[in-house]
Amino acid sequence: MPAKTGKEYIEGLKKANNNIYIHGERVDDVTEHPAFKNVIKSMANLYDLQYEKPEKMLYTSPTTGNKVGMTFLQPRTIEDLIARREATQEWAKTSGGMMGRSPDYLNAEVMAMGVNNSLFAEGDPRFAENARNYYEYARENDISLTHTLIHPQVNRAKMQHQQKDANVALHLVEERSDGIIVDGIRLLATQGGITDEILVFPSTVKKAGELDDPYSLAFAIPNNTPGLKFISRESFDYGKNEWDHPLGARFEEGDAIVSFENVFVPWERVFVCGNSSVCNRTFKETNAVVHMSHQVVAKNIVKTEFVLGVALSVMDAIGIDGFQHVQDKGTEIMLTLETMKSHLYRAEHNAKLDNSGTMTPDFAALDAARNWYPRIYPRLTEIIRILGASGLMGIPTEADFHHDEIGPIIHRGLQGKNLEGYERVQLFRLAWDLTLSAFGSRQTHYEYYFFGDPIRMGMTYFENYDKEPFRNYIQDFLKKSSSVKA
Ligand SMILES: Cc1cc2nc3c(=O)[nH]c(=O)nc-3n(C[C@H](O)[C@H](O)[C@H](O)COP(=O)(O)OP(=O)(O)OC[C@H]3O[C@@H](n4cnc5c(N)ncnc54)[C@H](O)[C@@H]3O)c2cc1C
Repeated sequence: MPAKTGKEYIEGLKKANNNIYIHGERVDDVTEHPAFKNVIKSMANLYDLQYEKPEKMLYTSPTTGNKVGMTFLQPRTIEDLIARREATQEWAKTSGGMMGRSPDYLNAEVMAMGVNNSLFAEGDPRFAENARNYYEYARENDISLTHTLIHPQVNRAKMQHQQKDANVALHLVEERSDGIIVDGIRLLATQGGITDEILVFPSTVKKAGELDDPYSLAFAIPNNTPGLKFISRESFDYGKNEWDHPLGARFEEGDAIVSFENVFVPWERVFVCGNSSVCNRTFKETNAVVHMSHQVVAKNIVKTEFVLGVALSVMDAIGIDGFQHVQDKGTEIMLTLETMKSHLYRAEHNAKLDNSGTMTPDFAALDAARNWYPRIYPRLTEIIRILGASGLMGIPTEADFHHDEIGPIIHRGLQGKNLEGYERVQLFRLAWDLTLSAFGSRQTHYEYYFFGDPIRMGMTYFENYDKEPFRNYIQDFLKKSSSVKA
């Protein structure tokens, strides 16, 4: 099957009738439900874009000859890497990078694990084959994916097997001749239920020991598998129009708790079964972390461009762009953008072929970027808040502007340097939705925790960094200093 259209994506969701719960109810038709229908439309637009820009968004499948999604491409050259990244950025531009789980993120994971599958054979030779087949299946059917990595937040001071109720977290119940039975809870599936399938994988950051083998699983199943439930948090799409909520009314992806009640997973969909050692090495040894980071850095460049555009527009709107500290804050965003672009350039231009013949970006550059962006993104949104000040609260709705009595008052009263009130408030509502609304606050939280807990990621980064050359440099420098004794 060639790449999906938006219509096919929506029809697929209708037919699947995934088990989704929100606001105390089971969702009948997710594509019509107010909490999901707008983001589903935005996802559909992404799929349609594949056909609006086929030269950028599609390529010829090596197995079927069909036109499939570029974001599934196994890159073999630097040009391939760049082409795949440009497709990511094309998608990201449609939302200003606000759709963190556009399909390209997990397409990169599935591709990397599919082509670098030998690690999975340590558990069972079939598992390596499964990973390869799953990549082809996902690519040829343009499967949309959600994923879940994290055990429930019960007691983080203990391992899973030490928890007071050790069966809360997703665990292996039984191995059968045809597959496995799993049961328990996983967190936190962004776009849970509004995609075709779910990937269950281990966390990169939270390593497990052998006693946690029953929790060490990796598999992929359709989201309508019996026993699978998505329990979504309350929606931040309040059903307002796009003028009032320019981001929340379009790109609210939702986050869901995933419940598995004695769910059957056929063997052909299992990649890791009760093996903490393989789980701990999965992202690194398959290079999935590298290809996913490449997608993330590319997406975050677009996101930073969007933030910069909003900041500059706010400055212009209220005539603050001449003030020194305001310019300096603009510079902070510009430096972030340029630094991210440099990381990306280095990652792509220092890329090398791995053992599977996949052109693999330079991870040192991407690792620095993925550790740094979660720390800097909260500052970027803080800058918008500082610049916008009361303007981020003086934001009547579009309906207020159309009111006979108050419309003319606010149109005049809320004018900007060169903007009428209506235009200025539209801009400031965007700045508010980017930073302060429930949607905007979640974006900041999302970026902070994107790849895991930044504190523990930072500790790992420090541990793995090759520090010796720098210590030696200083030792040599000190040795060469002249002594007063001499
Ligand atoms: C908006 C949003 C969307 C998300 N979407 C997804 C998704 O689609 N799929 C998915 O799988 N996950 C998703 N996540 C989960 C994300 O991967 C985790 O939030 C992240 O890995 C951190 O884990 P945690 O939330 O369990 O935090 P915890 O590990 O519970 O940490 C909580 C706090 O305790 C501290 N802490 C805990 N343990 C230790 C320790 N051992 N040493 C030192 N400090 C510690 C942490 O530093 C942190 O401050 C999402 C999270 C958010 C916020």
